[in-house]
Amino acid sequence: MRIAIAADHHGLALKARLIARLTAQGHELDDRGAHAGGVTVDYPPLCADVCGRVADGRADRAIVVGGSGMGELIACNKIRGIRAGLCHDVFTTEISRAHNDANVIVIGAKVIGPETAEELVDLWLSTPFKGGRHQERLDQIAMLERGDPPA
Ligand SMILES: O=P(O)(O)OC[C@H]1O[C@@H](O)[C@H](O)[C@@H]1O
Repeated sequence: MRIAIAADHHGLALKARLIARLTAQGHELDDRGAHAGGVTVDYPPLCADVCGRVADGRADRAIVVGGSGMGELIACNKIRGIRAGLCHDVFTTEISRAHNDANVIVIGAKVIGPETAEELVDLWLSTPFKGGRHQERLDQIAMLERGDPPA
């Protein structure tokens, strides 16, 4: 897969680790920053960058690493066409793909350790969307995005 990846100052080490692992697995990683350690960076532009790449087809999926991941989750889900999941355990990671067809995974590097993050990213990348009734709900979410709320 073509995967865009970004992290703020809390996620640089985990980002580097995920890039090495996923590249070794054969994925094509596009590191969108941040690139410099030791400075505080704002996460909304990083989220806009990687999510924009997913939304316009330059990337298949995106990974965003923050501290809690909460701000990143909010920012990513402001972008049309993005379904970002905050994934810190097996259950929510599987559901984010199977039910929500999440195209962005957000991870808080201060919430889970690197080994758990690696396992969850592997799970997230390999879990298919179930479709069916879940697709109908995604269609309704798309209506919300268009300012046309479902009845
Ligand atoms: O390090 P500071 O600037 O305090 O907080 C940034 C973090 O706040 C959270 O929403 C995000 O996960 C981000 O990583």
